[in-house]
Amino acid sequence: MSDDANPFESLQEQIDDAAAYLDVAPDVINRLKYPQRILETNLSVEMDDGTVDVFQAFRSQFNGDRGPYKGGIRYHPNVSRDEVKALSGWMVYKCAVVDIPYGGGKGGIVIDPSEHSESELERITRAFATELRPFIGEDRDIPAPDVNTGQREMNWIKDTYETLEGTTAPGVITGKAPDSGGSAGRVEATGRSTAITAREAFDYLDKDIDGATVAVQGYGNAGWIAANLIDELGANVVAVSDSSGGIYKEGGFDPKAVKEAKNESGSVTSYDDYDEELSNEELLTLDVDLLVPAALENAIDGDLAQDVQADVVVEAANGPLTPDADDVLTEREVTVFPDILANAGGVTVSYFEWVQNRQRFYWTEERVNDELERIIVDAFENIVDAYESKDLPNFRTAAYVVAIERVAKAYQQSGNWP
Ligand SMILES: NC(=O)C1=CN([C@@H]2O[C@H](COP(=O)(O)OP(=O)(O)OC[C@H]3O[C@@H](n4cnc5c(N)ncnc54)[C@H](OP(=O)(O)O)[C@@H]3O)[C@@H](O)[C@H]2O)C=CC1
Ligand SMILES: O=C(O)CCC(=O)C(=O)O
Repeated sequence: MSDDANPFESLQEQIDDAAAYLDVAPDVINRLKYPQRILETNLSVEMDDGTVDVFQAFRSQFNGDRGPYKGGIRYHPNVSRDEVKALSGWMVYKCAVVDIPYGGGKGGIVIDPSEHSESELERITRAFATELRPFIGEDRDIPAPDVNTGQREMNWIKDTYETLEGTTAPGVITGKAPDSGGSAGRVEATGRSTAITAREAFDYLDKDIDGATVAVQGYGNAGWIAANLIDELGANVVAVSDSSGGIYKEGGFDPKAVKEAKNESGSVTSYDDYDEELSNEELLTLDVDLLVPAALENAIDGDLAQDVQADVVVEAANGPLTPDADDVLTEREVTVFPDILANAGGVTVSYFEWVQNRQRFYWTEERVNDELERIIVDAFENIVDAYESKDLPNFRTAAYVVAIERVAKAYQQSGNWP
């Protein structure tokens, strides 16, 4: 894994690549490359042993032209100001690609959650929610889960916000547990849109997903659900990994059995029915029909991209390919379907959750999945149309062309056109 590329610079390069094909004023493009504001805070929190630790935390509000800022909160030791800026920018274009009425935001705490007890994590999360309170709100900025956060943290943030505000406001955050105002289908949504994108991609490329071999890097919320739903499409998940390494089985894994083993012991590598152990680099360069990076940014850089043998890459993670890797894979005719489409199911069902919270009227899982299917298939078709009609180099640029046009139009209509 390369850590050389600065994700914020990668985002700006992706915007510039698309701008070359757009009739949008350079001043507007320039505006769309920078966050509108960033909260940086240091959380002083009492640990279980009575000492006080300090945790750096961020929330970036990148662009609100199309609606409230929207995006997850990540807990990871490598969280940084530039990473959060990039992730918040990717949210802007993701929400525009699926045409939901949000801008983009993202937050994070520099922390290794595995080093903390649940009660420490609760105090840290509530301290962050207290700092976030003036910046977030149902119509202002709506956080959600990301790496190492989930329903538990979202419930704590909702409770802290509502307590401080003295009201109920379930739509201030999404990804909550269903009993606390969460939506059916939100846990599965990111993996579901990844699987829908893979299915549409194979169909578009005249390839058969039934029997296709698949490698999945990362076996958390996005990765394991994607693996499971792609397996349900008839594909053969032959390799999976997490931060401890990977495993390969020629005949294919049962994704649920691997997940059960990981739940029990912490890693996919504890699953005992495999042919070979693999490093993450080996997994990313396997000769498979479909590669699904579902871990972190910069998993594949320009050098590693030379060795990628997959025919199709569908990005469940945000930013898993550096711009150099993109160039190499475009040149080598490996087809990449980008993060801002493939993992957009998460924020789309977050949008459904927010709509349900505002209406106090809850949908069935079937309705959630049907609406998600429609939105992702429409977005896929819009991107393919742009790719073909404008003769674009790849589907990432096509996705940004579609998205930037929409954000620029909202800005223009707000009356601020330069
Ligand atoms: N959750 C969501 O709704 C959405 C998530 N995403 C993106 O999907 C990606 C994954 O997020 P999510 O699944 O939620 O996070 P999780 O925390 O649930 O899972 C992350 C997974 O990545 C693995 N991982 C971490 N570092 C590495 C590494 N160096 N090599 C291999 N695997 C690694 C983790 O391993 P281990 O289990 O060992 O820690 C874990 O299995 C991120 O890019 C995120 O931004 C995008 C849209 C929505
Ligand atoms: O559900 C959301 O609002 C955002 C999820 C997210 O952080 C992402 O799509 O990267």
